[in-house]
Amino acid sequence: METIVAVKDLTQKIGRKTVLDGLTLEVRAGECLGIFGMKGSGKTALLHILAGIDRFTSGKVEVAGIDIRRTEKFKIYLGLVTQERSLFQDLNAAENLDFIAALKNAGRDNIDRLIERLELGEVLNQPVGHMEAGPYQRLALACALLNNPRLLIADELIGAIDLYSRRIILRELETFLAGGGTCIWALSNAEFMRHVHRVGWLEKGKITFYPPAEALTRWNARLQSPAGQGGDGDA
Ligand SMILES: Nc1ncnc2c1ncn2[C@@H]1O[C@H](COP(=O)(O)OP(=O)(O)OP(=O)(O)O)[C@@H](O)[C@H]1O
Repeated sequence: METIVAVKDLTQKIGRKTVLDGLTLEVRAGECLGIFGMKGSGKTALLHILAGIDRFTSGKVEVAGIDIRRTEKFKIYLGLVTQERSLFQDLNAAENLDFIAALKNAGRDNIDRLIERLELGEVLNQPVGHMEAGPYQRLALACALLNNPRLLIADELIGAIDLYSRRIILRELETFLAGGGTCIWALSNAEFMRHVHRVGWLEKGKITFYPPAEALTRWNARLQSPAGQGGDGDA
């Protein structure tokens, strides 16, 4: 399978702190990589670099074979779901879809397909600022997929949302991956590790890869150790 993301020796310093310390990773077409780590471990920092939002201190990052420091053209292959609510809060759901579709050069058929698949028909007239978390996340994913991206970057895709929305989002993610899409998903809830193919565990600036079952076992063992923290699966 084609390599969609290739990161080599990536270092990110913010102020005096080394947030990412020489990360190397590859993600292939059809793969979903979960990025797991405690609060402040650098999940968002990594995702923002991959999405071309933040610059980085050193290293090399390629997305779809494009060196992201050379050109912004890789962004046409991206879909992004951010951790914070970053759709247009004063527009309703339909207006967000229409406007973002225009920016992404996506056609009406794509909008209609995503409304149907993410079951957004009943919330189209709702102002985004007043939407429940579940429908909001479904809308955010629909907007991210409007351009048929090759790489979906998602920060906390299904945390703290209703189970119905969670199921719809996971179903859509499965379809996306089965069609050759690639996903990098930042998780702070270990419970969601079972939905990814591989876990990249960020800690002290380094990344270690585990099969999901092993990452979960390690996390549970840590919770049970005297120095363990949390207790509900959240890092
Ligand atoms: N603008 C900034 N100025 C200073 N430090 C920052 C800034 N942005 C991020 N950091 C620091 O970088 C580190 C990584 O933050 P990041 O948000 O990537 O972590 P995270 O794993 O996504 O955390 P969370 O689970 O809380 O979202 C943290 O120690 C944070 O304090």
